[in-house]
Formats: sequence, C-alpha cells, structure tokens
Amino acid sequence: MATPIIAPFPASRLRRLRRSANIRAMVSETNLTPANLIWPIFVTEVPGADGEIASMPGVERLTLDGARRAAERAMRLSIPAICIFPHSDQALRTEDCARAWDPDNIGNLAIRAVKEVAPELVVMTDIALDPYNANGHDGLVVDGEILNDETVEALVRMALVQAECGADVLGPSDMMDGRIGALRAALEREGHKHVAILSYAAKFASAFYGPFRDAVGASGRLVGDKKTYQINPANRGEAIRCVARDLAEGADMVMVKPGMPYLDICRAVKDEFGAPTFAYQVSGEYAMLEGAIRNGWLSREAMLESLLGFRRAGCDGVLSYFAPSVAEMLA
Ligand SMILES: NCc1[nH]cc(CCC(=O)O)c1CC(=O)O
Repeated sequence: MATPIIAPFPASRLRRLRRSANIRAMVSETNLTPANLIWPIFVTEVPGADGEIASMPGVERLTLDGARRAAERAMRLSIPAICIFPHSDQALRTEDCARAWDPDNIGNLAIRAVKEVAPELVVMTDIALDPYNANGHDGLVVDGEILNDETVEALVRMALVQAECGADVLGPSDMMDGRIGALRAALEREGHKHVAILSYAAKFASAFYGPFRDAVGASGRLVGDKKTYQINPANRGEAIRCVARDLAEGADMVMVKPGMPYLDICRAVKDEFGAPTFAYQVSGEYAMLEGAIRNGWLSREAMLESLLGFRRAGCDGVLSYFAPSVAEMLA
C-alpha cells in the first residue's frame, strides 16, 4: 500500500470525509454483498430431529423439504452458494464410516434435492468422515490412531459420490495430509474435472466448533480431541505452509477456519497467495454473537461488522450461519 500523505492539522481534518452517509459511502474501502456469503445448512434424516439447535439459536436442522425451501430462499436473496452438513441416524454410524460414500446418505439426498429446485445454486459439501463415524473423528480410527492414508482413500470414495450427485464445490474439512492431490486426481480420472475444491486448508483445532458438533450429533461421541490433525491455534507459519501445500496439490480455493480469532491468517493468506480466500465464521462465533444479540447486549449491526471484518482482512467470501439474515438486511 502506498504511504498516504497527510497534511498537518488543520489542513488535514479526517472527519471531513465522515460527515454524512453519502460521503462515507464514497470513500468506503470494502463492501459486503450477498455474493460474499456461503450459507451452511444442516439436514437431518432422523424423524423429529429437525428444528432449532439449542446451542445455535435461530439455526435449524432441516428436513429434505426444508433444504429445498432453504435453496429457494438462497436464490431469492442472491446468496450464490449453500454448504450442506448431514445429521445422520446415530444407529447407522460405524467405525468403517461406510455410509459416507452411500449415494443415498442424507447429505447426498440433500445435494440432489437442492439441485432439483435450484439448479443454478452452487452446492458445496463437506468431505470428512465425522457425520458417519461411530467415534466422531474426521478420519478412520484404529487402536486410537487417526489413520491418514486409509482415511484419504475413504474421502476419495466419499467425494466421487458427492460429485456424482451434483455437488459443485467439495470442501475437504478433515485435515489429512495429501487429500487435495488425491481428490483432484480422482475427480480428473472419473470425469468430474469441473468440480471445484475449496480446501479447509488452514483449519485450527478450535474450541469454537462445539455447537456444530451438537448440530451434527457428534458431541457425545467424540473420543479425545482433533489436535493430531487440526492446526495448533498458536501457529501461523504452519497455517501458511498448509495453504501453500493445498494450492500446490490443486485446491481451487482455500479457507481459514475459524474466522474472527484468525483474521491475521486470512490477511496473510490473501497477501501471500492471492488465491480465492474464504473464512468460516464457525458455530461458536455464531452462538456468541447471536446469544448476545438475543439478550439485547449487542445490536444486529455487530453481525454486519463481523462480516465486514472478513472482507477487510482480504476474504473474498465467508461461510456464515448469518447468511440469510444478513442478505435480508442488505436487500
Ligand atoms: N468435519 C468436521 C467439521 N466441518 C465443519 C466443522 C465446524 C463448523 C462450525 O463449527 O460451524 C467441523 C467440526 C470439527 O472439525 O470438529
């Protein structure tokens, strides 16, 4: 950035350009539009499990019909993309995670349902085994170890089925090594060369995922933690290396996750690589803002301000549970 020349006071009065809404609009450096939003939704196959998620007030698990309505709502609000997260039957979660590549699992049914009603809407998916895993981990667990290479093979099977069902963008959120290269090669080989990969490249081992694990029914199951595969929140250099690696393996877009406590990483990633960069304002960030808003401790402006912060930090877009309410506010 060029160093701005500032005349000494009173020649320079920075308040001149803050005097009215229109003059502020003229010099606004960043903006937030619905095009910057990706809306994550939860879809359940369990009768009676639809409805509000206690730790995410205002966010619901949807039925397939609810997912169709959400897709139509996204289109009406000019939100370009939704991201589908499955809530599967607990009784069908196994150690081999075989349902992850079942074409009729709830995530895949939801992809097809959404594409039926909104073929233009970009459908993003999650690639990780946790929604179908008996022990809540993103990878296969044998004798307490999260296996890397075997998990990558399972993720490839899962991804190909999602692509077959019509997914436009795959979101590997598992943090295994080598998965981007393996996914990209398999997609090319199997006739899905146009399917994009938005890698959860800099995904930290965070306490802010708690409400999400409630939403997908993984909270009570998770044995231990995810620190052997997700990044230590103390590490910035490692996050940059992860992004470099995933881009080199063929990721089309990259993500930083969580969002608000990691805006320095967003800025560094955008400056370093210039690739399409997204942040995930995760469930815990949503819960703390929405909780405070519902208690009257914060105004809804806080939600807009938080999202603008991602834009200022260099993000092209944000996955946010606030997406539909923000798009409504912006309309
Ligand atoms: N594959 C797991 C996954 N995919 C997205 C999220 C979190 C999203 C959120 O908190 O909103 C997680 C949770 C985790 O890693 O435990």
